[in-house]
Amino acid sequence: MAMATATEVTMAELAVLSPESSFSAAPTDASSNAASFSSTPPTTVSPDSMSLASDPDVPKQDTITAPLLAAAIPLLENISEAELQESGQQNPAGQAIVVAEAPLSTEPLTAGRARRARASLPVYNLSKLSGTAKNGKRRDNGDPVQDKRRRTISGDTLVDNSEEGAGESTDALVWENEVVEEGIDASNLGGSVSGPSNNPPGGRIAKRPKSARGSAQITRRATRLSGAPVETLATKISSLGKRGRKTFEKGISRISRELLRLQDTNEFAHIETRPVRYTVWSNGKYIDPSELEEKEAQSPPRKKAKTGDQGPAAGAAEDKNVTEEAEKRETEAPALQKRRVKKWLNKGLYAGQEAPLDIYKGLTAQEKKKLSTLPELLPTGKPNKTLPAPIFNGLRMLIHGRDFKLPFDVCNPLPPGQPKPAAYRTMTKNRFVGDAGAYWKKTPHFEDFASRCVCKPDDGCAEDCQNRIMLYECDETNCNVGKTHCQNRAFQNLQARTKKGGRYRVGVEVYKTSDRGYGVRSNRCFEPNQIIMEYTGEIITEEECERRMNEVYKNNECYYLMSFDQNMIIDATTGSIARFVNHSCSPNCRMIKWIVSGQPRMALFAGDRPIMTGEELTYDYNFDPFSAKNVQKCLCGSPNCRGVLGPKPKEVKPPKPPKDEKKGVKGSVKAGKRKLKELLSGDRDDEDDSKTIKKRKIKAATGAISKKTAGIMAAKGAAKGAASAIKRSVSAVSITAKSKLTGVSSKKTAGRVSLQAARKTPTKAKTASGTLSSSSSLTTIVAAATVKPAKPTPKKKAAPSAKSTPKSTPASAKAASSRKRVPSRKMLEATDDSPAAQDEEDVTAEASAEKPKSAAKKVSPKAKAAAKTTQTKMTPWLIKTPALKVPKSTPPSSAKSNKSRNGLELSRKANVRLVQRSPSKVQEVYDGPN
Ligand SMILES: C[S@@+](CC[C@H](N)C(=O)[O-])C[C@H]1O[C@@H](n2cnc3c(N)ncnc32)[C@H](O)[C@@H]1O
Repeated sequence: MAMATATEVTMAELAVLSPESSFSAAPTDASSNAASFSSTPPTTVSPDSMSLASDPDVPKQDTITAPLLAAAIPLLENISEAELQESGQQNPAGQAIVVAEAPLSTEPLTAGRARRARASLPVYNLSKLSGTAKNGKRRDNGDPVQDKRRRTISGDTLVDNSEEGAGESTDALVWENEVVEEGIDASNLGGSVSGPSNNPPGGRIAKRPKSARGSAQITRRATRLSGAPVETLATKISSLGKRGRKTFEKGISRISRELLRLQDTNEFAHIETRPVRYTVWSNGKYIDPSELEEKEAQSPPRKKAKTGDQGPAAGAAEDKNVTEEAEKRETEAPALQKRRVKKWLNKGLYAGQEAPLDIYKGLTAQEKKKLSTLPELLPTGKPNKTLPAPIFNGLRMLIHGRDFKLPFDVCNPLPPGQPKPAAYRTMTKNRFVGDAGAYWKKTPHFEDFASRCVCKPDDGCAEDCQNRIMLYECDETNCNVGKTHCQNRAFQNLQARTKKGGRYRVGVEVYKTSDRGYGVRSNRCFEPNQIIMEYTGEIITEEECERRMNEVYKNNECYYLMSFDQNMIIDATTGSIARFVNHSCSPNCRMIKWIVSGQPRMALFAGDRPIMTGEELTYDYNFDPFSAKNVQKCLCGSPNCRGVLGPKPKEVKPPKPPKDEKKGVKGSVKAGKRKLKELLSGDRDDEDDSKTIKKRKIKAATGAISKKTAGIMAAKGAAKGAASAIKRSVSAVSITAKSKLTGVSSKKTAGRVSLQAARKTPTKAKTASGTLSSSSSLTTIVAAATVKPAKPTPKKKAAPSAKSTPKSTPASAKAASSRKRVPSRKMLEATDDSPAAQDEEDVTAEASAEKPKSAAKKVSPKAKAAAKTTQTKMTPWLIKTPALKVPKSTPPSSAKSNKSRNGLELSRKANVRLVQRSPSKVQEVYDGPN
C-alpha cells in the first residue's frame, strides 16, 4: 500500500510535471516503469531495444539497469533533465549516462511490459556490484545472511564502488551518490517520493544543497560502518512496497527459522554430547577408568579438602583440583552412580516367600491328588487370610505329615493355667508303705547284677552290653567301661536331667485329652529309647492294695495301680505323672522295668522312633480284660487299634520262622548244650534233673496256661525241682555266650565259670533242697512263658530260659517274701511312714555288696530281642470312669481276694502279667505260654 501510494503520488506529481518530462510509468508496475523508462531514450537507464532502435544515433553505451533498483528508478525519472545535465555528464567509468534530449512522447504510456525487454538484458555481476564478491558464493549456498546483507540495496554497492573507484571523477561519484541517495530517501519517505519538505509544491523535486547531500552521504556511511544496517534496513523495509516488503519479510522469517534451528543445535549452545574422558595417571602409569570406577565405588566418600591452614596458592590449587574432580565425577557420574534401592523386609519371616495363590503349582500329579484330599484345603468360599506355613515347609508338612517341630521354647505345647487333675501330687521316688518295706527283699538281683559287663570303652555299653540286654543298669559296681563312656545309665541320666527342675528338663506335662481324661505329652523331643520319666509311687503289698480299693478308693473313678516286683504293687495315686499316660495300640513309648543298683524300677522310655514336642506319650497297657463287662473301648485312634484296652480277641500270631531259621536255633541250642555238658562234666544228675524238669515245666506251661490255680501249682512244681539245675544251665549258657563274645579261651572261661558255679552251687542247692527258690522257680515259669511258640522239647527250652533269667529274678524274690511273712526289724521299720523309714525303703537308695558277684551275664541275641519286647503290664483298677462307662466298683470279697492274690502272684512270677481287677468280680488272669 505504501508503495502504491507512493507510486500514485508520483504519478500525480508526474501529471503536474512539465511537458518536457517524459516520465510515463504504470502506476503499479516497476518493471513497466522501467520499460516505459527505457522507452524514453534520454532517461533510459535500462536499454530498451525499442528505444534504442528508435534512436539509432545515440551511441550504444553501457547503461546500468538493475531490477533491484526498480524502486529507485522511478525516482530517477523524477530527476529533471536540467538536473541531469547539471550534475554530470559522464559516470566515473567513462560510461556516460547520457540523458538525451528526446522529444517527449505524447502518446499515453501503456502499462504493458516492454516486449523483448529481457531478451537482451545484460547480465551484471551483482555480487561485485553489491560489494560482496569477496565473500564467495554464499548466496549460492543458500546463506540467508548474504541476502540479508544484500538488503543494502544501493548504498553500499554504490558507495563501495565509489570507494573502489577512488581517484576517478568525483563528480561522477557524487552523482551516483545523489542518485542512490535520492532513491533511498524516497524509500524512506514512507509514501512520498521526496518528502513534503523536499518537494516544492510546484511539483518539481527540489534539489538539495550539496551540504545536505554531503551530510547524507556521511550519515549513510556512518550507518553502514556502525554495523547496524539491519536495523536501518528494517526501518526502510517498512516503507517499501508490498512486494519488496514481502520479500524482506520472507527473508527475515527464513533467517529466524534458520537461526532457531541453529540455536537448537548443541554446537551452537556449546554443549558437548560426547562424554569427556580424562585419562588418569598415577606414578607414571595409566589407570584404566573402569578400574578407577571400581575403586571409587568401593572406597568411602572422600572428605572435603581442608584449605584453611594452607596458603592461598595451595588453596587455589586444591580448589582447582576439587573442581576438576567434581567435574570428573559429574562426567563419570552416569556410569558410576547406580541408584541403590533399599529393600524393606515388610514380611518379616515371610520375606522372599510368595503366598501360594495356586497351591497346586509345582506339584506332581500324585502330590496334587494327595493334597486335594486334605480337608483343610477344600474350598470354603471364604478368602483364606491365614499366613502360609513357614517357608517351603507348609505343603510338605500337609502332605507328608509333621517331620519337624518348632523348639520347645518357641512352641510350648501347654500354655500355663491348664486344668490339672484333682489331688495332683507327684512323688519322684518309690516309697514303701505298710508291710511292703518289711517284705521287700533288699538286694534280690544283686548276684547277677553285680557281675561286670565285658564292654570296652569304645563300645560304651551300647547295644551289645550284657547289662543292657538283661535290663540291668550299669553303675560303678557292674560296669567295665566307666561313667564317662558308659551309655547304659538311663536312670542316672534321668536324675541328672530332672534334678534342677523346669519344664524342659522334666520334659513332660499333664494335659486334658478330649476323650480319655488326662494324658501326658512331651515338652521336648526325645530320642529313640531315651528314658522319659520314672513311674513311681507307693509300693504296697497286695493286701494293702485291696484295702485301699475297698476303703480309700472305693469312690474314685480311676486307680493307678501297677504290678511291680516281689509280689508288690505300685500305687501311683500319689506318684509321678507317669500314671496319666494313656494306652495306645500304636504306642510311642514303653514302660519297662529295670534293675538299678540291684533294685527294680519302672520307667517310661521312648519307643523306636523319636518323640516330638507336644506329642502325646502312650504305651501299650497290654492288660487282659478278664470279663467282657470290663472291656473298655480303646480310643487311641491308631490305624491298628485293637478296639479295646487289651489284646485282640484273636490275636494273629506271628508267622512261624522258616525251617532254616529253626535249624539255626536248634543248632545253637545243641551247641550250647554240648558246651554245657563240657562245663558241667560229671554233673549228670543235675543235667538229668534239668531235662526232667524242663519236660515237666513245658507240660505245666502248655497245660496250665488256663487261668487256673492248677497251672500255677504245676509251674511251681516244675520250678521246685529244677531250680538249681536250670540256674546252672542258665549260667552255663551265659558263660558260653560270654566266651563267644569276649573271645576268651574256653579253658579259662570254663575254669572261671566252674569256680563261680561252685561258689553258687551250695546256695542254690540249699535253696532247691529246702524250699522253693524264688529265682529259680521264677526262671522256670518265665521260661515256660517265653517259650510258648516252641514245641515241648527240652533242648529248645534251654536257651530261652536263659533269656528270661533277669526278669524272673525279682519275681522269685517276691515269691520268697510272700512265703516268708516274718518281718525283720528293718522290715517293721519300713512299714512306718516316718521319713527315716522311707529313706530306708527307698528302693533306689540302697544297694548292699555283701554277696559275692555272680558270673557275668551273657545273653544270646534272641534273649536280647525277648528282653526288648518284654514290658510291664499295667494293673488298672478302674472302678468308674463315666466317660468310658466302666461299671461301678464294689468291695471285693475275701474269697475273691484270695483268688486275686493268686492271680497277682502268678502275674508277678510271669512278670508279664496284667491283672485287671473289678471289685465286683475278681478273676485271675494268666497269660503265660499258650
Ligand atoms: C492310668 S489311667 C490313664 C489316665 C487317665 N486318662 C486319667 O484321666 O487319669 C488309665 C485309664 O485311662 C483311660 N484310658 C487310657 N487310655 C485309653 C484309651 N486309649 N482309650 C480309652 N480310654 C483310655 C481308661 O479309662 C483307663 O482305664
